[in-house]
Amino acid sequence: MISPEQVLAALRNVEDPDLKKDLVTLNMIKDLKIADQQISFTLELTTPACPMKDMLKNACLNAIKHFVSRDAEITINITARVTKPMDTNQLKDIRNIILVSSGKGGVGKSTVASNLAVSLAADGAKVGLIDADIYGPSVPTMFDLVGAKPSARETEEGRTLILPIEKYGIKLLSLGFFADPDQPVPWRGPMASNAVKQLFNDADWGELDYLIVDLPPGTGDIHITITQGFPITGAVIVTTPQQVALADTRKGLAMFKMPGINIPVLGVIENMAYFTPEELPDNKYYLFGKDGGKALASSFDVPFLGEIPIVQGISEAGDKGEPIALNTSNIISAAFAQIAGKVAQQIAISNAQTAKS
Ligand SMILES: Nc1ncnc2c1ncn2[C@@H]1O[C@H](COP(=O)(O)OP(=O)(O)OP(=O)(O)O)[C@@H](O)[C@H]1O
Repeated sequence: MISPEQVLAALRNVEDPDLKKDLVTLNMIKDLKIADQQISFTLELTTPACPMKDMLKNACLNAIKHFVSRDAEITINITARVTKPMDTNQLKDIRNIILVSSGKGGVGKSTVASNLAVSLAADGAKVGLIDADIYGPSVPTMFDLVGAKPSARETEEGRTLILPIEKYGIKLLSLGFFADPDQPVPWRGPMASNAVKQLFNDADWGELDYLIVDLPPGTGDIHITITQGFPITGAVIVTTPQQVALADTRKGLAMFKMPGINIPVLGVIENMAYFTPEELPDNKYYLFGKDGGKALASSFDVPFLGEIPIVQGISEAGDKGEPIALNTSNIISAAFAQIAGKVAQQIAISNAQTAKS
């Protein structure tokens, strides 16, 4: 007769390589049931986008076969419960707020933010996206929602809440939904800061695993408003390989590390890293130099999350209002999915570290 203690003892040999503890200690094994040689349990991961899902499942199977019984019939259900960096009453139903930031404009920050949102949602996470780019909100275009206006609802306490617009399984709010698209710089100074705060505080987000925030480029008032005003899990930095972009990215990255701000940098993504013709994906032309983003990440001792090439389909998909990651048969979509997995992984690591400190 196999006992639960035997199975748990076997699973104590399986370590989560990121969190550096075994799965039993991490409380990831749930609903263990045993009937003769049949063993079933749920493996509760820290994110549905976990890149190590299969590896951990196989390690569990092997550990039970090795330490308990070769003949056991093992069923493992995989679920996820996304962790939070801290328990606060502020925005308590939003588990993680992730800032997507860039030193310079036009490097593809909104493209990356939108495709990350799509990839995380495709893995089964509950995702929201705030477009806080006061200079040129692009989420309405990228999600084919130009001219859309969110509705509102009244709470029992008499508060009015904005209802995010849901598209492709993502809850969306953009400053662009509240401005005239033909106005050149619709939001300025305190008005912009107040509008951005409202997108967080006065919206009916419901429960979210990840709220991704597309920031304006550079370091300005909006950055201060958001970093000081809300419990932020971490920031993802987008750069391109050109020296001018990398120089500005350094400043952007340094801002998050400043003592008064001190937001974990989850990593650097290099967009437009190389040119590749869609019909010849193995041909890579590093037009603006190679590995600049990687070198930048290593000089700040933050993770490098991956590179995205310049591909015509990315901008075409964005302009059409259907982020390229929606088309899962595409290799670019696979690249975004891989980066999204790494972002989710870094969030879990960062949250585990915050919980410890
Ligand atoms: N990897 C890529 N390959 C091809 N085109 C891209 C790629 N990344 C972004 N683009 C295109 O480059 C343009 C700028 O991208 P995007 O709007 O995402 O940049 P941004 O950094 O958010 O800009 P802004 O500073 O205006 O907010 C868009 O037309 C987008 O479709």
